[in-house]
Amino acid sequence: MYSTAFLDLPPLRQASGSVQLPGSKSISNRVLLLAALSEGTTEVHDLLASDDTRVMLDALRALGCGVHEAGGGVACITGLGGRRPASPAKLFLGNAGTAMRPLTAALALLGGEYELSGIPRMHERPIGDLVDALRQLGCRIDCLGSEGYPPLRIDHEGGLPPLRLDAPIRVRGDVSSQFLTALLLALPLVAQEQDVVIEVVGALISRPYIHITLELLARFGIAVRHDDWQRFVIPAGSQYRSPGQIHVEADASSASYFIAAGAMAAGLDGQKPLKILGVGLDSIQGDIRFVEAAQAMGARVAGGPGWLEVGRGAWPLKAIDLDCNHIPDAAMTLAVMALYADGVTTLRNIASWRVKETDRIAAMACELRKLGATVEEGPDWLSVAPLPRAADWRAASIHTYDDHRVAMCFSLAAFNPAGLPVRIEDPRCVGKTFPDYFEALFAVAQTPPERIPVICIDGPTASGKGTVAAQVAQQLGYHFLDSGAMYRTAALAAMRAGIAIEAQHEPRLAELARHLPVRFEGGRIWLAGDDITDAIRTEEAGMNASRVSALPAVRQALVALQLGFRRLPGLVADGRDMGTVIFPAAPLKVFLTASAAVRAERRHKQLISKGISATISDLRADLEARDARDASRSASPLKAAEDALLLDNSLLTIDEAVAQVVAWWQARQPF
Ligand SMILES: O=C(O)C1=C[C@@H](OP(=O)(O)O)[C@@H](O)[C@H](O)C1
Ligand SMILES: C=C(OP(=O)(O)O)C(=O)O
Repeated sequence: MYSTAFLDLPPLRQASGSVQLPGSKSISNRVLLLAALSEGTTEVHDLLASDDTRVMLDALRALGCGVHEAGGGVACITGLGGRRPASPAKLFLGNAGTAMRPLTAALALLGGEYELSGIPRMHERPIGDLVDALRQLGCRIDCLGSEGYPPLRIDHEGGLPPLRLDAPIRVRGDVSSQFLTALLLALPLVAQEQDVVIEVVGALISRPYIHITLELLARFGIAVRHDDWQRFVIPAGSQYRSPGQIHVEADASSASYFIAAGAMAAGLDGQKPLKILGVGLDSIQGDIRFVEAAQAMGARVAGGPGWLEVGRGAWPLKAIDLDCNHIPDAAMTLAVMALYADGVTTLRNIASWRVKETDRIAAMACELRKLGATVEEGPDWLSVAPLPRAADWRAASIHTYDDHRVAMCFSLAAFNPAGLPVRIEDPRCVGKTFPDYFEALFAVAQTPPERIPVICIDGPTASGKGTVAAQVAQQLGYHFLDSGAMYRTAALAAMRAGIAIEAQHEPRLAELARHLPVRFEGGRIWLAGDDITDAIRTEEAGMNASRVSALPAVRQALVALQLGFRRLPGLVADGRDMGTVIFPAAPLKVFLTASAAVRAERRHKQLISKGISATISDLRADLEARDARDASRSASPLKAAEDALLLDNSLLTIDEAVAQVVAWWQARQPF
């Protein structure tokens, strides 16, 4: 997951390969609650791990359910099975509608004393229709802030009050279907003696989500009947029965970003279509019907149980005019696809967008306009006119409003024909439903290497370049290459593979170097699964490194390996010849220096902290001698690239040096 302040997406060209999607949020949280209300243990497979499921799991724990996260996407939930939940309890539910609404109903029907709250936006998301329905029944619920909104207090300290179950429970369905879902999931708790009837007042929006609710209730032994989605009957004698094991299918709304990417950029030049795994045409999720919308726009889609394959069909895409009430979440993706269409696309019947993670109609309109599109909006519709020419596209910094879907769907603007990058602010917000969204995108998106930014930080020994480069990489969410460590790592790998570092083994050593599984992560260096940070810093490793680097075929292989670090979304490379030899066309090159006195002092501190004794004056003499040797040697002498910016950090803290490099980088961005 990217937790950077922003994430810059380079212009993308194609999409290919396959992507395995994480579990459905809607299914995960329903299954967790149903398991919590059942007797015995339910083993949930492929559960979504995200902010929304985290708050649900934490709430269930606080309520006294057994929650065992077994790893590998498996959670074992031991339900209450008729026991009263732990009370009093304060539950923090973030911004998860699928936790707040159903838990409100369930706890109101279980008895006890609870406070349910969330992030500030959750306190602006309506829940009044559900609270009204529960109050009708006799439940005591107070809104602690504004009437009709969380935070809520359920006050059944003295036990459940007598409930009025003989009359139908009326609930409005035109603001959110989650109110009806909440009642459907919870009312079987009190349907022992008689049928419980729910009547929907007014139109029911987002109806396919009720289908998911009914499907999952059925798997937990509760067969709800309904008349045309207006009147629902929970039969007397209903009892939650755990299926023992249950599998969560992948999220169909999350699939929409990849279906769109496929429709725009997959299957070109004879390549295979993009494969999407975990959700297929047999899905119980309504958002699978996004496939039909994408097809209407020209996408070629094939699919079966648990998989989809998508490629570009019509290009430009075809504009559509669509009632999107049945796919409220995935429809946001259509608004960005509209940028690539042949006319004005209008999305209708989407009033609920205004009360979700943010006012999504306003947010989409504002951000699409930043890209250059002409957008009109109404109370419950949005229309987007594409950009007439590639030159009309603008590079934009997309504000994401703490809305995962805004972040995810605007990543698709990086496929723009103008070759412009797109900045996504606060990329961490995707954690609500798809924490590794950008990693998944980068795994299937392709672009020519020269479009992937590289920042080179070269400099003499002990100038602090490794530390600065690693932190710049971290701030930008870029990959990091410590090229100096490459030779040491190659030598270590050779030793471990039992290959002597001798000219006669040069081809084998080069082969090994070419496929060296080295990674730089969290300030450590990894060789496959081994942390080799310290192992490559020994005297012996240094000597072996110098022997291995004398072999031309190994050097060549390592150049290829270093070039291979230029991966989406970008790279920060430190060393001695990054800007001069390896990435001569890098868009930012920094030559980082510090006075010999300062460098000697830093090295001294480093050694002392490792328990190695040394004197500053000896270290300084060594450094100066090495500088002179490095600068004067004929083969790639250490020197700044002509277009490098010089940064003397003798008097700077690490943070200041990092801030300077990031400031130079920012100054070169079009945002
Ligand atoms: O029941 C559900 O799982 C959901 C219902 C929909 O909300 P509304 O019914 O409020 O439209 C949807 O937007 C949300 O992401 C999940
Ligand atoms: C509306 C959404 O979330 P929630 O489940 O919080 O309503 C969403 O995921 O787009």
